[in-house]
Amino acid sequence: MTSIQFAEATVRVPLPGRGAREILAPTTLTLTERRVAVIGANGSGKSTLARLVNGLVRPSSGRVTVDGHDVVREGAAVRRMVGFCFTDPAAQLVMPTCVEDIELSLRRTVKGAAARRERALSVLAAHGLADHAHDSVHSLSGGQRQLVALAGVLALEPTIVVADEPTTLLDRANTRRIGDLLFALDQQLVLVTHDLDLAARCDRVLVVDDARVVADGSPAESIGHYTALVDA
Ligand SMILES: Nc1ncnc2c1ncn2[C@@H]1O[C@H](COP(=O)(O)OP(=O)(O)OP(=O)(O)O)[C@@H](O)[C@H]1O
Repeated sequence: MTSIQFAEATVRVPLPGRGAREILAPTTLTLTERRVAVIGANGSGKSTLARLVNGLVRPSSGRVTVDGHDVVREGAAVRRMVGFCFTDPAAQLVMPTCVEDIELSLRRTVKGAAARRERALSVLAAHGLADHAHDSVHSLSGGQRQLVALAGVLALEPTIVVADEPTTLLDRANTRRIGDLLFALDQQLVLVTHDLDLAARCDRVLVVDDARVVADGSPAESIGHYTALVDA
């Protein structure tokens, strides 16, 4: 697996007229496990941590590297390696139809409109979405929309998939469907989730609380820590 390294990575955001607020305290981590979950309360800093992995958020101090590549200085190389799946597929799906959305994902990797169309259709078919290729993404169910968004990410064959609460908006059946897809991937997975069943299927679980990683261990240890925090 690829090594994702945080070296004293800190994120601060300006507070107008009041200095800055630390939304991620200095964090040092080496993530080499196939599946890493990040759990914690709303607003604790999970997305901030996840977004550092592909440079969507930049460290204010310290460094984050993926396979030795600095997420700031070598952002393009890192984004080729790290696919990012958002909670709300609307953040990613912007084209009139599903097939055009996949084509948009492929714009840099597949040259020529005909080749791109062919590849996009085969990506949709591989995810059971062939019948929806020419539908508007708005006509799909929430689960299907998330599947199209994830298909667009996977079409680029990333080495790592970072998924930020990919099932939060989904019902139980679609949560299972998207969860099963994520856990069937060969890729390394960093999964931000409120679903403790999904977290329990990972190799390592980080608990984020009040802008810092407060527990880091096996699912049993970390989920125990988190539930104790919530119950305290
Ligand atoms: N660009 C920003 N400017 C100001 N504050 C921010 C910014 N990004 C995040 N924050 C704040 O930092 C804190 C952590 O946000 P983050 O999105 O990382 O939390 P989270 O644990 O992912 O929450 P949730 O479970 O609700 O998605 C929140 O209080 C959020 O409002």
